[in-house]
Amino acid sequence: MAKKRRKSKPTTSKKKSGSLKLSKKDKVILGSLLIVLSIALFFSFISYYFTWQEDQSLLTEFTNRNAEASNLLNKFGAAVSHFFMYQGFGLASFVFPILLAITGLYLFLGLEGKSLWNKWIWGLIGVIWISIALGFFAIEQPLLGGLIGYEMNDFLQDYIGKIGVFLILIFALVVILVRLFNFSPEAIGNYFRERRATVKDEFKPVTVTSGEVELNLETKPDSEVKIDTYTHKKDIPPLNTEAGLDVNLPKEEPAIDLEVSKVAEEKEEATIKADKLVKDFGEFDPKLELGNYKFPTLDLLDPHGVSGGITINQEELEENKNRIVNTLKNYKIGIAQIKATIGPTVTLYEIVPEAGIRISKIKNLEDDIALSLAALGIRIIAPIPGKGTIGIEVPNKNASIVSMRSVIASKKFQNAEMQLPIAFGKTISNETFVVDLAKMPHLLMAGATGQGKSVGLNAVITSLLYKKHPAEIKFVLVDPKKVELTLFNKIERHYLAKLPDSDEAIITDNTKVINTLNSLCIEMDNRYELLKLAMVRNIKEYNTKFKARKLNPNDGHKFLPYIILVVDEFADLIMTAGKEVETPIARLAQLARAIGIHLIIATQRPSVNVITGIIKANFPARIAFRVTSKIDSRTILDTQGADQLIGRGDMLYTQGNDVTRIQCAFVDTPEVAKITEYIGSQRAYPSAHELPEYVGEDSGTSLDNDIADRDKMFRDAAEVIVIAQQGSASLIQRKLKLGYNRAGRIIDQLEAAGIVGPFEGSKARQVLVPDIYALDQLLQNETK
Ligand SMILES: Nc1ncnc2c1ncn2[C@@H]1O[C@H](COP(=O)(O)OP(=O)(O)OP(=O)(O)O)[C@@H](O)[C@H]1O
Repeated sequence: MAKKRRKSKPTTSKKKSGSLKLSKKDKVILGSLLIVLSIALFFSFISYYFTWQEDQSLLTEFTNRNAEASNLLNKFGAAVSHFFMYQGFGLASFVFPILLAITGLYLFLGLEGKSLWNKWIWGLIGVIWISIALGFFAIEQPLLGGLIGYEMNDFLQDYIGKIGVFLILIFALVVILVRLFNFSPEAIGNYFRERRATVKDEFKPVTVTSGEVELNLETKPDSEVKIDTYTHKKDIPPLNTEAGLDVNLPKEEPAIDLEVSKVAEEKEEATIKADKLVKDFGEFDPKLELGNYKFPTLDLLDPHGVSGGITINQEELEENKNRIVNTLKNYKIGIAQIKATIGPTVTLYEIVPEAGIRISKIKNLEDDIALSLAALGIRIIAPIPGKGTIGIEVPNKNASIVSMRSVIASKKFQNAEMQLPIAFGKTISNETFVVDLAKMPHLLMAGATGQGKSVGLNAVITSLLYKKHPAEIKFVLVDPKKVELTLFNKIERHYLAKLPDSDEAIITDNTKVINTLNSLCIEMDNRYELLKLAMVRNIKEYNTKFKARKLNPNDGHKFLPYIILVVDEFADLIMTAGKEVETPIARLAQLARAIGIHLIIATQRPSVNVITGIIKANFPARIAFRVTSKIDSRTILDTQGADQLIGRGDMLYTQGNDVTRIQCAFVDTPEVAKITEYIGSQRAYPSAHELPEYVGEDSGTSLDNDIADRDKMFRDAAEVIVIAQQGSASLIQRKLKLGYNRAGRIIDQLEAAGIVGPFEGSKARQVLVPDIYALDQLLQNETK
């Protein structure tokens, strides 16, 4: 602030000194006029000093052409000089031509007139001081102090006497010296000390003793050596010319040095420029365009009747404890200690078995124990990772809802220093579970229908909406079910990204998904290119550099928001589009983490042909809601357990090894509606964030019609399709007993051959060949 204020001063003085607003040409003309005038004044003043008495009588005859003055500038010189020197300030008047000359030079050379104003003020102060001082000392000489000097002295002396005037003059001189020349007692002291030192040095040789002479002698051979090497160098050229190869080497080195120093210089220049920009305009603020954007408030979320914490049912705890102890006793497993941790939906009983009991024994009895406890959703963790204990999770009779409001309001979420914080819910020990999506870096969510997947997705999106400004994050929403994510339509121009030609930001059509995924791949490649140019490794560093104005927008640099791709029903996609979807998804998943594209994929069909090996390998962070079989649980988590969950948002989260049981935060549709309404009613960007355009190969078909590459069953499949007049992959699968992927490939080949029409979403493809005869004809024609 202080800096700014100091800065603003010169601009105002600039305004004053340059308030004439002259063009460059005018300035040159006016500047020369002032210089000429100052020269004229100077000569007339000098001349006046010698001719003033002769010319005095002529002063009244200014208009008389015949009258001639002795002044070098004739009557003009005599009159002006009389005015300045005699009636004005005496010798001090010489300051005026000097000031005029300086002003003239400033204008002539087009210099910044910052200090000109100061010069005039100090010049005029000087004029008054000199004129009074000269008037004081040479009262008899009217030309020294001028009439003003004389009158001022007279006036002052009437009141304060001669000594008073003298003291005032001395004081004024001190003021002038201190203010104008920054005189200070220390400066004067230093000056004299330096002078004394130099004088001492100068006198040293005279007082030299024998020892000092020796020193002097020592320096002599040194200087001789220097001369020696120099003369030796002169001998080098003939040697170099003999060995021609040697000559090139030293020539190259300085060239490299130069380049390096050039690059370093350029870099330095760029940093200086960036620093200056930051100094002048501050750091780049991506949020500025929507500077007034207000984050959704907590009261938009429902507390869901939870007043705080979990109610402990002592009876239930005792009952469960006894059952566990008795059951284990039946299997001859003694317990040394038992501890309960009450979570929102389940209570964890942590057991320390008696010495000598093998954990594997308990593990083998897992199912029997669960059966004996006769409760749904019992999960046995033997042993609890990192502890030597065994955990038995038993569902609470009255599960309490974990409201989204409580997790958003939690300190852990509010203070989370993460790039993309997500508050999933609460762990079994009732702690809010917050993770960074940027670190995951992609998330797979699976679970049987109705177990809380959609609520989980909403919780993820809501978390991000509560933490991230529209400038920082963009969602690409894919919703083949067409109903789950529609609410987010309202925040299209704030938070959504879409393809340039699409009307709807939320993608419900599977063909468009392929284009969007490929467009995201292009965006990924573009971003990598930008990162390379900026010489940074990830989006965080890139954006930091961009904010510090070290990246020039003219070179294509821009602030990069995180892009989150959310696919609500992945199974639907992969079933219909197969490889076309799997390949870009896998590519994005493999490469997109560094450039800020993160994928969240949800599916209610956790089978191996949906969650394929490639997908699994690239989605280390996975969430399983309740599933119906152990196999499904393994497909999602690589371990069982999800089949023992109780549903309603009870979930298992893994990001590698450990599996954490979490009660997902509950956010209901009306709450999401309120949040989107709140955001949507605020000022937005003109349109949704635009993704790069993707033009499908050969206007959308990337199909290969190479006969040699066709599947062996191609002909059989074509017949099946034509006979049934139904272009569906599942029909081929069933009739020919083929796998899904192979059937999908055959359908693609049939399309390329013109036997079936293009993909039409959930409907079966149109069959373009009416009967077997026509099919024969078509295939024969192909081979010709
Ligand atoms: N975290 C939760 N806390 C409490 N209840 C929940 C939670 N999540 C889901 N539920 C309950 O389960 C119901 C079904 O949830 P949701 O719609 O998310 O299931 P889904 O898995 O998405 O189903 P589908 O796959 O059919 O869309 C919700 O209406 C709600 O009553």
